[in-house]
Amino acid sequence: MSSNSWADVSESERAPSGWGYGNSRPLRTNYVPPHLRSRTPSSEFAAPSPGNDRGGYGGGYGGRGQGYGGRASGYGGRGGGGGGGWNTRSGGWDRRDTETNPFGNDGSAEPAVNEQENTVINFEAYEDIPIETSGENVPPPVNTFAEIDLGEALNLNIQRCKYVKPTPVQRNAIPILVAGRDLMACAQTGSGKTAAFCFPIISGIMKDQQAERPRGVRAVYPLAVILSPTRELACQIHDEARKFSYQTGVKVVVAYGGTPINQQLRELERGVDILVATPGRLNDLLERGRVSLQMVRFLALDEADRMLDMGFEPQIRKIVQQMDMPPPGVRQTMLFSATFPREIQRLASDFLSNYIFLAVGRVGSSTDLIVQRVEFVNDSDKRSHLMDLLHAQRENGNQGKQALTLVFVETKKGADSLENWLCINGFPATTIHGDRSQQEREMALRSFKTGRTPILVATDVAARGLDIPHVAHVVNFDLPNDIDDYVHRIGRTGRAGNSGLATAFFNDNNTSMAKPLSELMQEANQEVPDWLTRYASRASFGGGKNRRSGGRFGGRDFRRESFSRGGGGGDYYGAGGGGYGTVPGGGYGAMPGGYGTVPGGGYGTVPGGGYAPYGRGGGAYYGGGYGTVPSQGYGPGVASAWD
Ligand SMILES: Nc1ncnc2c1ncn2[C@@H]1O[C@H](COP(=O)(O)OP(=O)(O)OP(=O)(O)O)[C@@H](O)[C@H]1O
Repeated sequence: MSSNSWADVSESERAPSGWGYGNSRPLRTNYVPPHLRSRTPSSEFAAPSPGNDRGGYGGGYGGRGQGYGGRASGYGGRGGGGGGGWNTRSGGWDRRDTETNPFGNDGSAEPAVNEQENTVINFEAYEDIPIETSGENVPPPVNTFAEIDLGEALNLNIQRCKYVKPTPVQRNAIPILVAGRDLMACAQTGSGKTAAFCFPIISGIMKDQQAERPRGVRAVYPLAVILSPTRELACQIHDEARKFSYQTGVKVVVAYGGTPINQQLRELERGVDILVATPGRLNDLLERGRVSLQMVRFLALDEADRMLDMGFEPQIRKIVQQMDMPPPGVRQTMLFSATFPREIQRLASDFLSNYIFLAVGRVGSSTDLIVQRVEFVNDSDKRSHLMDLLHAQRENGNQGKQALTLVFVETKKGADSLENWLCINGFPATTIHGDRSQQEREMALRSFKTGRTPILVATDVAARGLDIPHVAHVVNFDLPNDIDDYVHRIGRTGRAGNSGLATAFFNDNNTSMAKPLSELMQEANQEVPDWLTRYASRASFGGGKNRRSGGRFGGRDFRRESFSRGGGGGDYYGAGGGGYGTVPGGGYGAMPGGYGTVPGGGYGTVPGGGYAPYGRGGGAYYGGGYGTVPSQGYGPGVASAWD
């Protein structure tokens, strides 16, 4: 089926009951709302719901059996999509009757069915984007939401969001996830990854015919867990997921640190299908026995590479591997980010089963919707230089209004001090960083979003995931030490097909960033100043953790690299190889260097083995050859290092 507009969607929805998988055996919906599941046998609620005249269809790709042991095999052993009928869930008990409208418009939330092309997103910007997938039996992409069987209630919400057609990551990821497959997906900042994992989760829960959960006295049993590295991002995902699940009967709850836990506990007690959480708070809830992961069918890690880096990995392992969550292959796991260093891919594969790797655009690349500038500015001149930029911006701005500008700095103290200085100099600014209370952080974000304080000075806490409309300019007042952080930071502008501007202040303290930065800019068709190229060529000797050599599009699935290469390499996340510069991509397969047999050689315990901040050796990215040992090898072929 192919369809181009929402009119087609409506048409297909009017079709009689055969719109599922065209199969027989209608079932009565036996959905039980989450707040009652732990108390009441589901049979009491199995009465046919008056508003739901579509029977479910048990056929298709294989429905789920009892518990999580019994899924019929479909793609790769997990039944996945298509099993159940749609639980449209009307009835006396339905929480949809009292649900607040998250769209916050006229209250009726009437979908804009006939709305033409979405005004929010410039799809042409994505037309030529290269897509790469690997893994077994990759389900084909779709061109429209109508081609995917997401269910009526969710389709209405997609219309309410004015999403006319799927973005490239959605086109590819949604069918994969609806088919029940595990996924590691890498797509550029601002390209719609949130919906790409939320839609299949919501739709999967709506289809679930097996909604009975244990009757815990204290614990609640979410069916899906979405983890996010920051509290603000957790809130944002929660807000989005609430919109997508409006009137579906699927209940989304958020839990994050820095706010009283009791309030969140009360919310959880009212029932939860999808729990969006930060790892620390979720661990707390698990330890208190207030949440059980026993019934989790879907696990999503947003900003997955961050979630699995040194800071978070132990907490994630605890949640995913040491509590009562079903193992990979039983639950469905989805990892999303704009960047996926190779050694993180390797770590991540522990959490996945027979997964598909999807790269939309080049892994870790920035979108060329963002104009990137880099200027040489000594530390002592940074403030006055920033001031010049802000003045120019104000003059060119709309009616002298300051455009929203996000300024990234290295430290919390630096953030406070710059904020103060800007305010004194007539530029209304606020700040967000880890030393501020959660209330202050949320207030700062609101004040920035509404334009009341159009300048936000931030540490990396605001670098990932935040979707703030109309950020015109991102200034890297202090450059990060990691090119991936740079990619995420500048990705706060140029979102959803819009253009944006990113300016970086570079000086002698940032020489390690010269090469990856100039490569990244080249890939994104940006003008690289000659002086930066000179810095970059000097920095070539010795490799370094931020290597981005290669220049081939597309993400590299590390599984492919492992099998297809020996020690050589040259891709960014490629199979390692010697330091670049004098020996670009030179393979040193025969040199053990301690990386051969220990995946991620020295990870964690031998920081010097790889690159210090991450302590990971082995991979090309942070791997050997760093610093003074330019062409250190990676052992007898990377294949052995990663397999
Ligand atoms: N199909 C669509 N049509 C129109 N707008 C969309 C569509 N999908 C997503 N958007 C909008 O695009 C914006 C960016 O989406 P989102 O925040 O999910 O990006 P992301 O890929 O997760 O970015 P990041 O890597 O920074 O986390 C959001 O405002 C979202 O509402």
